[in-house]
Amino acid sequence: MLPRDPNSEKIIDFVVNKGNGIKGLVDTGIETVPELYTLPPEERLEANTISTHHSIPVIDVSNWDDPKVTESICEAAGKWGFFQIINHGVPLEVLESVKEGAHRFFGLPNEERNKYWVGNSPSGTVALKTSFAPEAESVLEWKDYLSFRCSPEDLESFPLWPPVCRNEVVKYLESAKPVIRKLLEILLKGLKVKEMDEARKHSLIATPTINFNCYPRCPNPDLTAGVRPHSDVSTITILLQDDNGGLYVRATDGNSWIHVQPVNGALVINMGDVLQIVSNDRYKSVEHRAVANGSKDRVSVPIFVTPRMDAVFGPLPEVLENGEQPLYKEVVFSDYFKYFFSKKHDGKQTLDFARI
Ligand SMILES: O=C(O)CCC(=O)C(=O)O
Ligand SMILES: [Fe+2]
Repeated sequence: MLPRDPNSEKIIDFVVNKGNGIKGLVDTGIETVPELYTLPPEERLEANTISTHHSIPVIDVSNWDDPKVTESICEAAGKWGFFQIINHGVPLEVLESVKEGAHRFFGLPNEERNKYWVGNSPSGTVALKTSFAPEAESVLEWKDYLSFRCSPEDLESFPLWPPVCRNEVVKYLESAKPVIRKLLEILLKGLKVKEMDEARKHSLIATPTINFNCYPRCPNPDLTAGVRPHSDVSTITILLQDDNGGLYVRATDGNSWIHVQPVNGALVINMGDVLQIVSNDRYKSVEHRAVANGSKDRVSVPIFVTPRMDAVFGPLPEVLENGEQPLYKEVVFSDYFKYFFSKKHDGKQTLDFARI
């Protein structure tokens, strides 16, 4: 643990060690941002770095197989690393219910939420945590999250998941699965990967994890990080955000940030590090960050689609067929994942773990 002043130590004890989370701290009625959550000025999101003339594409996928649709998806994946999809087939009521489920969970009394705190939780497949890597961060992120591991064998522990939201999670997972498969299929086709057997394809998306992110109302969001700039370690991430906004994506100029405007019924899709690696940089896993809201709790529900922990991945042989040099070595996903969580969010630096 990093050395901290006595007040920060007290907050760490309440928020992290006692498992009340930042939500528990906000519910005590704090009216200023504690030092433990105050970013140094150079890490804050400055208004003059927010791009006003770019937005990430919104793609209507009502006809997935239309070549214009598949082209737009692959182009956005290579240029922005992010896009939104509408008319994707996940019913609006499923999206609304899962967000309501997240609000219901975080609206529970502290002692009820605490039953799922990492270490207390009745199952290893569900865990409530705070910030990102509190032991490695001198300033914490203004966020708690409840994480559900959702591979088929994990669903056996469904009876141990929080009753206020477990049905909603499973329903959302089931409705999102065809979207995940379709996206991967299109993205692999865009790499001109022929003849990839189902088992290899499936291995890239074998383990979905659904998170309920909660960014409680913050007295001064400009001083804090909801989530610091980072890229995801997933193959792809499917993110449902609410209508508060607050998600920013690094623009292609590398300096400014693009706000991802909430679109009713849309899902935000982003490429993760695994896809950047297997595509040998054709697709970009782009940095993004999130900011809390000054008046309301913000929730978002990402599905991180990842390989299995024991899977080995590297640039696909099909991508290197024409003599292209691999930019990354092969790594075991569990090693990559452990490295990601061993440090604070630090932009795209996790990729260096695999870079040649
Ligand atoms: O809450 C958001 O909009 C983004 C969250 C995110 O980037 C993450 O959980 O990895
Ligand atoms: Fe992320």
